[in-house]
Amino acid sequence: MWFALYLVLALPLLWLAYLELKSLRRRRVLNKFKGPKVLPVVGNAHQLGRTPPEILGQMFEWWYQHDKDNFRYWIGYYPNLMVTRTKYFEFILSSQTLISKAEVYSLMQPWLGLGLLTSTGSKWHKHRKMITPSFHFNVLQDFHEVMNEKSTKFIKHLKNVSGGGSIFDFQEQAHFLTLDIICETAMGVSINAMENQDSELVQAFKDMCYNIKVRTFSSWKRNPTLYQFASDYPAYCKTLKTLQDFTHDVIEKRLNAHKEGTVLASHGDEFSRKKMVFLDTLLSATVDGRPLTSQELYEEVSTFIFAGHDTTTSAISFALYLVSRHQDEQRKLFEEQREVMGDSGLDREATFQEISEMKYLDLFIKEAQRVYPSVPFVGRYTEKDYVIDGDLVPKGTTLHMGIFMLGYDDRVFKEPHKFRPQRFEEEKPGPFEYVPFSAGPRNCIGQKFALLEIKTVVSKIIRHFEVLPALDELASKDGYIRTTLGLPPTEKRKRDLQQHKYDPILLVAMSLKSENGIYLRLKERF
Ligand code: HEM
Repeated sequence: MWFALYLVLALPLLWLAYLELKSLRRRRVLNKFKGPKVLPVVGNAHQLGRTPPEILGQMFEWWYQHDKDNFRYWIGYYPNLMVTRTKYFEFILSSQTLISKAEVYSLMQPWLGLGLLTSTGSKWHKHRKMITPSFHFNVLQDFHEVMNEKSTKFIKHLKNVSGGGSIFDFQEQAHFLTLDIICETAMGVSINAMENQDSELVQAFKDMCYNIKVRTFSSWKRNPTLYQFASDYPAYCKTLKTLQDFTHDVIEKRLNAHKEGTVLASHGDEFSRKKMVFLDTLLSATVDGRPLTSQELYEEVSTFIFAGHDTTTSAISFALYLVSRHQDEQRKLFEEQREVMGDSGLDREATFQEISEMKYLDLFIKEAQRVYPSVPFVGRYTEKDYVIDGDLVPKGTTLHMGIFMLGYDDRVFKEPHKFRPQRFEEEKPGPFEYVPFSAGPRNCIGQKFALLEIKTVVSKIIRHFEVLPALDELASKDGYIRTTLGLPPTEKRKRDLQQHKYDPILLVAMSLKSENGIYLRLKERF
């Protein structure tokens, strides 16, 4: 009896001793890196902050305190290295072997399976090669028609939402638009999210993105076994099933249409487009000389949908936010629209060629991605020891590539809090100093698609509306943004007290979001 009691009491201690011993070498090696003081058992978990915006603020503070260099921190026994040194970016992003993703990506696996974003090793290599032609120039032109068609609808939708100059949450509306674009281009189906905002399917996409955000920041909900006991678990399963059923159903119908040879013909309302969609290229592709299995098709289509709409929602929303706050920039953008489209062509759809002629818009989006990168961090996991820039990085370390910090590094970008698109014309950053779409073999496969979509939507909105801040007094008078990340910590705290309720509160849950929405006003130009 006593023995059993001692054993029960001793087990947790033995377990901790085992973890301590196991991480001894990693601790010794990683202690050579700068970083906050580490406590036994918890590591630095107690310093991280309680809310997602607080965690982001803490990461920037540590970065500032450690000479804007890499720094390490521990979450319990899990070692993390925040990577902000360019040499590290170069090594990691160029590596053909350091391609395994951080543990947080596994939160997406029940939905996305092992698609291009989450897979590794030979599966990733083969699928990457197979999917690359899906973003060929000709295919993009087809996709552009969809982008134009949906953004024309979006303009009408915005006229209703913003009627009478009312203040509204643009981020919420942008999500419906990007969903419509991605479902049509990925699968050839119109889900009409803009009109059916409350439908089960549209709600399921929204809920799944929200679920990923919540679980990213909850140490116990991140664990798949423990999560089964959470009160929101049944709702999560229902959401997951809605998304899985929808995608499987579309794939099956498209597969049958392919077999019958009717897919490229006008065919009822579901497959009414004559254009090739992403799913069509997958259906005619092979891996190891065989067609893709239905699970593989599911994984890649779902990945395309997730990666292709969550990111562009962020990019379009923050771009429009910046347009609203920087009226001088808006004037330059509008002037360019008049030059490229002609005064009488402001309300027509821009061609592929015309979008490529909008040079100032290109600079503007580049600068928007510097200050508000849609994917602020990219996570990798070391499956073995690596020597990077002369430092030993031990096996089992999670690497967070701080794309966000790069944009606020004043050694590369002078006056980083000043929003100045021309800077990209005057001085080009080095190849690993500015990487919003990542770089190297695992870079964003959808980069061209994304830029085309963002430009098509932003160009159309500024031609139809004068974009205004939620309140006139919030317009920037000196070109500086109101975001305080990257400022010296004492100054940041002082400025944070002056934040307005309509200033975005930033958080990162895979992509960059504003916790309190992105509020602005629109005034119709004609
Ligand atoms: C502003 C928009 C976007 C940004 C900033 C962005 C950025 C990124 C970044 C940084 C990565 C690397 C992620 C990592 O290594 O973990 C990535 C990967 C990826 N992106 Fe994007 N992305 C955007 C839009 C898109 C779109 C529209 C699509 C599809 C239509 C897409 C599909 C993908 C896929 C499939 C991967 C995984 C590639 C691989 O691992 O081989 N992205 N993206």
